[in-house]
Amino acid sequence: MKEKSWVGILFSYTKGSKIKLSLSILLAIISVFGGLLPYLGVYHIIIMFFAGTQTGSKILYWAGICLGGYLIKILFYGFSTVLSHRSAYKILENIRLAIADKLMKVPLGTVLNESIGKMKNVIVDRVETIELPLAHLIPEGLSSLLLAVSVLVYLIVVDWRMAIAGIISIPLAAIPYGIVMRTYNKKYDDYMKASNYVNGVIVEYIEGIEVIKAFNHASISYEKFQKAINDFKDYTLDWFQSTWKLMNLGSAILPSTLLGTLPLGMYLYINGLLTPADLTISIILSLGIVETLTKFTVFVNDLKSIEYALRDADQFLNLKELPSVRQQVKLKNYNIKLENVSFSYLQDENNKENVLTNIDLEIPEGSFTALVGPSGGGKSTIARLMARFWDVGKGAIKIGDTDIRDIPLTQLTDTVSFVTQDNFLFNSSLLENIRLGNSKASDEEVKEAAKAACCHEFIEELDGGYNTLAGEAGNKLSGGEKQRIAIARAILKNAPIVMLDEATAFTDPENEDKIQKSIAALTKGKTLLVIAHRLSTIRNADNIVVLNNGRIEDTGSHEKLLKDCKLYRDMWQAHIGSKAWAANSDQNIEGEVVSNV
Ligand SMILES: Nc1ncnc2c1ncn2[C@@H]1O[C@H](COP(=O)(O)OP(=O)(O)OP(=O)(O)O)[C@@H](O)[C@H]1O
Repeated sequence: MKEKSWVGILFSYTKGSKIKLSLSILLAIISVFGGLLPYLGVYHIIIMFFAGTQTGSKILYWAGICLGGYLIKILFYGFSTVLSHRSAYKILENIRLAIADKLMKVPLGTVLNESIGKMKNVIVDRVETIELPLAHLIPEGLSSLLLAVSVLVYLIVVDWRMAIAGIISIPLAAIPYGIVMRTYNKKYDDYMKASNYVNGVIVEYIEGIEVIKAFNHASISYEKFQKAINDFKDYTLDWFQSTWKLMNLGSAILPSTLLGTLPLGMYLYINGLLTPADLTISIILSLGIVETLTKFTVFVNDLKSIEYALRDADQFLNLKELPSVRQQVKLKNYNIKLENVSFSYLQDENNKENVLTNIDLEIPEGSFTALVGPSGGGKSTIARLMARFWDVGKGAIKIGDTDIRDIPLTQLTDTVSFVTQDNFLFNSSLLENIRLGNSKASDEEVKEAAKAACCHEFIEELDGGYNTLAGEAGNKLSGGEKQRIAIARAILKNAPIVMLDEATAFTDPENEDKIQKSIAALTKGKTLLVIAHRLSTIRNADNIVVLNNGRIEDTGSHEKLLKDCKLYRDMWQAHIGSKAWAANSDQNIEGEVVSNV
């Protein structure tokens, strides 16, 4: 497929800023023409002096033109800059929103496979690098280029020979610049890779700091961190050292326009081929060309950084979306059916290992189904497929006889609540964190949900109560309390289907009791699927599904499975054993038996 040009990518995100952007360009052009007026004024004043026709009023008139032109240049340039900054920020906003929107539409696996460092680097830092160069490129870059061309045309009109002499330094300067530019793309590419790598290492270092400290790996991790930063510094310095001589040579040659215009101008003047007025204005104009062109060379680097930022952003913007329909569907009921479902996380046709194979399962509306089985058997994968974090590889998942691929993603999200073990809290108040379940809920409704999820008491005990920021509260909340907040969110959402990845970590009896109460409040009258890690919590399930190696080994009630399914029986024995062990430990410690098997 033909690669999209970066200018094309840029313009596809100008929605809402097209008028401002066009106006900014128009104002920049007017500013350029304003900038030409002083040259015209000076030209006429010189001619008048040489011809001896100067009068006070004529001089004042042309001086007024010079001043007016200069004011136009400054004012219109200012307006153009304001508009170009606004347009640039709007473009940034559009790109960031488009990436965020895209991340919601691609399979979760695609997002999880990207490093957080890279995503943060692209969405925050790389996109930000577009703003300043873009905002300045429009008025400054455009006007520099236009002014140089206009002055050249003007100079050709005055004397074409002087025009050639005036730009002779450009091809000469192009030689050293050209040598640098030959390797520029490759160097810039390597520079960006090194920059992305450093970003990734920094984010990894900060994210993993808890593990680094816990395992006393501070020095090893710090060395990796330090090495990445040093390598990046060395690379940047090497690149600078390999180019600065040629770049400086180019920068020295480019403005040396007098080397051409002065001897030629003198020669033409002495031979009567150029008037003194034309000689003077030609020299002024030729200095004007190189000055503006020198300004433009600064933008070459800026253009490159815009190009790379857009290409990076475009990688995310081109991620393949989960196909989705828009039209809401009327679901007959909330029965869930998995029909011959197979799935692999690997998309490579030649390297596909099924995580789920030929799964047939029915979960009637209002029933309580539990998924149990050895670790890695595919329990969480089934739940993720039902929430459509990924699409099934083969077969279909249906809700109320409708394939979930034919239900709009937003409707599916409203229909299914998925409470995972990873209870992410946003750094807003706890009130707002719970309100995520239903943005329209009143404060009272949020508190009711919190009460039902057994969170109300501990939230009230926090200094800021419900207004405590989750970031501040985060350190004070236990894992079980965080899970109850997530359950409160789901209670507020009130979706007819609830999937719950039961927490393994928070097994102290008091917490377990509260979590069970909150789950009971969440799941009343709902179609419930629990990924169970502790069999005691699901022995009353209507149907228990034993998953092993991605296949259904058996299904049925607790009693039936104890009788018919060896794997389940073994798991139950192991579970009772561990409970007895825990009870004995408690007995040893506290002198009483705690048994809630
Ligand atoms: N994002 C992923 N990419 C690739 N493979 C994955 C991914 N998530 C899970 N797997 C693999 O899929 C298989 C099933 O994982 P899954 O999490 O569904 O099992 P599980 O029964 O829920 O396990 P556990 O009880 O330990 O949570 C495992 O072999 C796991 O390594």
